[in-house]
Amino acid sequence: MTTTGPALATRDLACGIGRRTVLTGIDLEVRRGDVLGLIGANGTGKSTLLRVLAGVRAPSAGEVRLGEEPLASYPARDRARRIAFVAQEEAAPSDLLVGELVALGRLPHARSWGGVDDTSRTAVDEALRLVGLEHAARVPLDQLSGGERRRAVLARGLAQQAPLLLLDEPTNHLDIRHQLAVMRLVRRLSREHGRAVVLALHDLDLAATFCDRLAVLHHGTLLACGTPDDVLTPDVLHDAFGVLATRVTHPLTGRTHLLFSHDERETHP
Ligand SMILES: Nc1ncnc2c1ncn2[C@@H]1O[C@H](COP(=O)(O)OP(=O)(O)OP(=O)(O)O)[C@@H](O)[C@H]1O
Repeated sequence: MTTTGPALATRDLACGIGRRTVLTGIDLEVRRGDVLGLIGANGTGKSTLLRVLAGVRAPSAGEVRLGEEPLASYPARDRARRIAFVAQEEAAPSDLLVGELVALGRLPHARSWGGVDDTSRTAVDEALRLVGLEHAARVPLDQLSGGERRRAVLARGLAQQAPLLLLDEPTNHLDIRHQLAVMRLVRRLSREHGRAVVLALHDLDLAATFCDRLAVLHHGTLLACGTPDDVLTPDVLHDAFGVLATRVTHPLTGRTHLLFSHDERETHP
């Protein structure tokens, strides 16, 4: 991956599932040290886009480039060293221990199918520490709460130590303290470790606070892309979500926050 060009870029990307076109005309790029948030209503294609960016689903048109090369040209193992993808819901055997799950993130780095080396052990311990599960390495996954499980899956992605992180709703199931902790962690990974991060979020306040740029998806197309201030306007939010938004300034921090009310002209509940 080059240090100057985008870490990841798409050009006129489209994706169809069955006979349905789910994404069209997506042009995006994310650079090292950048956090790009994907926002949009349910079913607008955020998860599908992340899956295409991760190489899990093939585009039906256009291209994803990882660094200088087309994503499709990377062998799977090479891609897994460069991209850590944490999906929205991940199934794992319930008797798997948390530490074992997180160690799966080291597979792309393994030289053989033998034991775990010191580098991997350190990466697993560090990832567990970063999500606050350092004491849970030997706990079976089925003994975790939904939020703890989510953090364990995130730790698996962090243990991969890939320069590009793709996270599908990483704050889902988390209490507010852990939501903020995960978002701070994401920002620290981008700022201090130069990771490029693309993540889907439903919480627009978190998106505004922690993302450098936001891409708004609407019916599978890019409705807007830019800084949170540029993108989170009442017009865009109305078009994207069918709600009325008011921007207010936090009395202590001076940051802009959003208040929402339902647009009575919308017909659905
Ligand atoms: N495997 C699939 N088979 C058929 N349709 C699918 C499949 N996966 C996604 N879709 C459809 O593609 C569209 C986009 O789905 P996607 O999950 O990408 O949206 P999303 O923006 O992530 O939604 P949400 O906010 O609800 O998670 C939806 O209409 C969905 O029904």
